Amino acid sequence: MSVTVRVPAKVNVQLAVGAARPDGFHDLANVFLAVGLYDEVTVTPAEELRVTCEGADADQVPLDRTNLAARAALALAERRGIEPAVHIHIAKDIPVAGGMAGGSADGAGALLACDALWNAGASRAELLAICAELGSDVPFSLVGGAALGTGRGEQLTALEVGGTFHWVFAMAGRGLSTPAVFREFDRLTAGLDVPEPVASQELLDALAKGDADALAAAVSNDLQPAALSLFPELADTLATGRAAGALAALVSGSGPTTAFLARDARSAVKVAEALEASGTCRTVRTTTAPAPGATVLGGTPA
Ligand SMILES: C[C@@](CO)(OP(=O)(O)O)[C@H](O)COP(=O)(O)OP(=O)(O)OC[C@H]1O[C@@H](n2ccc(N)nc2=O)[C@H](O)[C@@H]1O
Ligand SMILES: Nc1ncnc2c1ncn2[C@@H]1O[C@H](COP(=O)(O)OP(=O)(O)O)[C@@H](O)[C@H]1O
Repeated sequence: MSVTVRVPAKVNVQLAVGAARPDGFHDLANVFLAVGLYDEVTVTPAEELRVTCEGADADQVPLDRTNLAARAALALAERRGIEPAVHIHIAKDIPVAGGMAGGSADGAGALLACDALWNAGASRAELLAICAELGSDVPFSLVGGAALGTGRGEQLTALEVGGTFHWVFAMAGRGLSTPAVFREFDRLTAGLDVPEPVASQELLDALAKGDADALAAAVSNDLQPAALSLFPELADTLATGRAAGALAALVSGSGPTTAFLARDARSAVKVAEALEASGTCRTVRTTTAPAPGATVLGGTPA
């Protein structure tokens, strides 16, 4: 018997970042939107814990116990006092170290899949608590849709989304480390008064109405200057998408993936073609949002 779970990537339509806390994390007002790029995580009983990965970025994914999917399986097994004897296979379509929460998606996916495989019967609240221990972004990968994340991003409030948004994503030739981008944020804001992070009401209203123009006017990412400081070439990618008619162009989370909001599917294709022709990025994907959270696709019998 095996169980497969499909989990979406995310873009942060607002990422307001406060000053560094004593524990090194930053308080956030993090408006997550799940987008239609997915990893699939399959778990199958095995002699011992083992992780494999396929996909264009597979060589950048750790296959030891630091993999977030392995950590999720270990966390659930420990709570239930059972052996984590499982083969976790990740079919990876979300870029690695791209600011789209691919590792978090695999953590949430493995957790949900192991819960089903082992008949562990974890409640939604227990699953969310384990997700929050694994990483700030992991709870959102479980729930999907759109949500406001406060605290370090792990305390979620679901948000209403009143329509479909068209997005184009440009993947960069290399990754960016999330801690390094937060450190650069600290360096760039040293000596400045960093305000408390607050969600923008205009942005929440735009999401609720499904209004792409209003959403484009309201998107913001406080980590973007830090990501651009570490990866200046991203400015060319952003300019290319804007010139091709994107309503908004921003760095996704800590980057370096860049995200472009388009008015409709036709405009998204035009933006994607311009990005592909520009040579300013590695690959380009078009998709829509919101996408559902981690979903069990089904299993195969023993
Ligand atoms: C920036 C965001 C935006 O959604 O995502 P990515 O762009 O990386 O996908 C997240 O805050 C990333 O969340 P996640 O990748 O789960 O981070 P974690 O494993 O919890 O933390 C990794 C490191 O990032 C920094 N960190 C993370 C979250 C936070 N609120 N403050 C921080 O300072 C800390 O240096 C921490 O040690
Ligand atoms: N299942 C996983 N998939 C991808 N990366 C993982 C995974 N588990 C751990 N990692 C580590 O997490 C780092 C961040 O990866 P990822 O979650 O893809 O990016 P981001 O935090 O920018 O959204 C990677 O460089 C890798 O070392």
